[in-house]
Amino acid sequence: MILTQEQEMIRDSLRAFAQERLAPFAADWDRNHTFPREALQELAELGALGMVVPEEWGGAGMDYMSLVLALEEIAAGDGATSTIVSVQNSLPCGILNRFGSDAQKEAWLKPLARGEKLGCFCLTEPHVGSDASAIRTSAVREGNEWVLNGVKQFITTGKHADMAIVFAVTDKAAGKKGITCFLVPANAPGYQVGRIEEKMGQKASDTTQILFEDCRIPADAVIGEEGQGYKIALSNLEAGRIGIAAQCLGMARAALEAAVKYAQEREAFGKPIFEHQAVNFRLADMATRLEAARQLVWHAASLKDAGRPCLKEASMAKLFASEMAESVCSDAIQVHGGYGYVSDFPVERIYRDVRVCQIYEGASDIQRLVIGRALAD
Ligand SMILES: CC(C)(COP(=O)(O)OP(=O)(O)OC[C@H]1O[C@@H](n2cnc3c(N)ncnc32)[C@H](O)[C@@H]1OP(=O)(O)O)[C@@H](O)C(=O)NCCC(=O)NCCSC(=O)CCS(=O)O
Repeated sequence: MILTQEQEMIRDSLRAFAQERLAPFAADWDRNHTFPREALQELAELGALGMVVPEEWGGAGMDYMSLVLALEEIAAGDGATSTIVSVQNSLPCGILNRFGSDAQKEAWLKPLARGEKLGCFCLTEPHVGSDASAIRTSAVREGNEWVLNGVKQFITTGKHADMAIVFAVTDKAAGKKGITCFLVPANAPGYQVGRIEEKMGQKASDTTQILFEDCRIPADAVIGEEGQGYKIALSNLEAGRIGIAAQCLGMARAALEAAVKYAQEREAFGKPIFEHQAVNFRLADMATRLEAARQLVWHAASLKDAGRPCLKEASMAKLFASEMAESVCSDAIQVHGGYGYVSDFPVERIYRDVRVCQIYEGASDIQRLVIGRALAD
């Protein structure tokens, strides 16, 4: 696939930004659990927080291909920052752009797309992850308000979000068609940030519980139509999964580049280990698997840009890219030997950061389930 001149320019400017403003700080942010607020502000100025949102709603009006190129570059600089950016683009911005009313877009999409506000996506619950239609958070209509009760789990940017897209049961008897999507400002009464998770990686990006205790929001806080929530969630996760796959490319590439550099510098048996065939072949395999994943990601993004169905292709891209990224990062550690296992070199952090990509926004087995179902069509 050949990129347009504009797409190449976006990639190059994000690459320069990420290498200068993210990569040098990533280890420190990881160690200190620092939320990269300043870097996010700078990314917002580049239009990276609402990339596919039309300009009239505060976005950059770009295509999905540009979004995946940007996410690869951001992730090559810092995986945690790329998660915050991917979620903001695909989920809060994506949902409001497609399903929000003009009033909701004016009030929330514009500031989200400009990066003045941050959003989060509340679907998963403590007892419900893959089986998303089994959520228990409820929303009951009382006069001119909805009253929400429940707990949401593993919410990216939960601590810093100004608003949440929340999925709740409004009609239990209706099953999947009894779930509704709501726009909930973080300052709504009864909205509370709960436990902040201690994670293996991506420590600069916060992951929290969000608690709703008689949380009151106005009747017009429904996004789309009542009962349409499950469909809204699944259709947007499709784009989200392409974004996560793009992040995997960036993290794997950063690990591969670090491994090549190390192999060229480190000597054993009288020459750089890069010149030993065992190491060189390992690097060649890593590069090949990375490029194969990139083609899947670009293919899914190009289908999305063409307005064509891409449920299966998005799942294939996420499945393959996330599993490729873990194995490439593991191989990068192997090339570094003992130095790959300590934090003096970036591959130890990148390996921890990339592991969750096989879990969030639909675990690998869910992607297999989606792909497997499509084989019957
Ligand atoms: C496991 C599942 C795939 C099961 O799905 P279902 O069988 O329950 O869903 P369906 O009956 O097939 O679909 C329901 C409804 O939605 C429509 N639909 C589905 N997909 C799409 C789509 N891509 N585009 C448009 N419409 C779609 C479908 O046609 C049906 O409509 P009708 O009823 O026919 O009108 C599913 O539950 C699943 O994907 N589970 C995984 C959930 C998941 O990914 N969770 C992660 C949440 S996000 C997160 O972890 C982190 C967020 S952040 O980082 O903070």
